[in-house]
Amino acid sequence: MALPTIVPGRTVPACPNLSLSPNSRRPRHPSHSIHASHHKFQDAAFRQQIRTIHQSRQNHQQWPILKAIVKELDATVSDPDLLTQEVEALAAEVTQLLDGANLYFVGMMGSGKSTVGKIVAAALGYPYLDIDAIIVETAGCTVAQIFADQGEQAFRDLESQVLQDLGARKGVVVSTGGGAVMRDQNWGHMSQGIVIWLKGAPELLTKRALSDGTQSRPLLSQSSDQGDDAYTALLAKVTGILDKRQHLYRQSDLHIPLERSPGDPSDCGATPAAVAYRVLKSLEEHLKKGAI
Ligand SMILES: Nc1ncnc2c1ncn2[C@@H]1O[C@H](COP(=O)(O)OP(=O)(O)OP(=O)(O)O)[C@@H](O)[C@H]1O
Ligand SMILES: O=C(O)C1=C[C@@H](O)[C@@H](O)[C@H](O)C1
Repeated sequence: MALPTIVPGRTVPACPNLSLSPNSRRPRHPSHSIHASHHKFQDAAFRQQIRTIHQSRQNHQQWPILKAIVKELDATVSDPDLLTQEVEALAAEVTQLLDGANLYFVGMMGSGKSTVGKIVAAALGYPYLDIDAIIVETAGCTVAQIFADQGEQAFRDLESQVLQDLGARKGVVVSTGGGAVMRDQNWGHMSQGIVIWLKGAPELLTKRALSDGTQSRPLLSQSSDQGDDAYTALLAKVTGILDKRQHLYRQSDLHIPLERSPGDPSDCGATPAAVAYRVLKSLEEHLKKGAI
């Protein structure tokens, strides 16, 4: 069977859920070390919404998603040190004030949107949703593959569609992709809830990206330098991207610093629990001001 065309002149590569074959199999995303919760599959309306991804696409032909599966990650935090008593106590109060508003985490790659988002979700008792993970599940291939095969704009279209669809949910914590702030239409959805910027210095973000490896982050992965040069090259990239986006991240409702000791170049950042606490504290203040 001929593979469907997505972008004129290009064919769908090895993305199983983008294939027309009814036998396509969806690979597991390697980073999914926590279990999916299954009640999401019963949410027919939401599932239907996700199925409509791409139907409004204007510039591309249909992107036939046969298995549009939403990944709602189990927000169980396995490390007891992450969900401290202080975090839980504060969260109990914030839950009342939130009254079902959605929380959207934004920030650069490596700022901890997933790590901190899961802790905050678990503390609040909210479902946790990760836009990148939803896209990976839906497309059946990695973000890096989508960038390589379809191009960044196709990825951005998916990202916008997923954000739009998530807007129908209430009382969820969403970690967005690092570039979600670049489209006005995404802000239209996110600003219905509370947007939280995890704000880290380029040096801190670069250290994390180096330690994670950059293969899964296509905007950072082209560097072939090694050792000190790898750090310098990556720092330049991270700084360049942050410079372009800073004014957008700044539009967020809350700005949460990630540093443990600001100004110290060897700073490895505050712990995830400490950042989660800062988020909740800042949320409490924001909500008590009657900001929502
Ligand atoms: N507060 C923290 N202290 C130390 N390490 C952290 C902290 N938060 C996150 N990390 C680590 O930094 C890396 C990036 O974190 P995470 O994947 O949560 O970031 P992200 O913002 O979701 O990134 P991306 O947008 O690229 O998916 C991971 O290795 C994670 O374990
Ligand atoms: O900062 C970005 O533009 C991106 C961040 C990741 O979360 C992914 O959404 C993708 O790699 C793009």
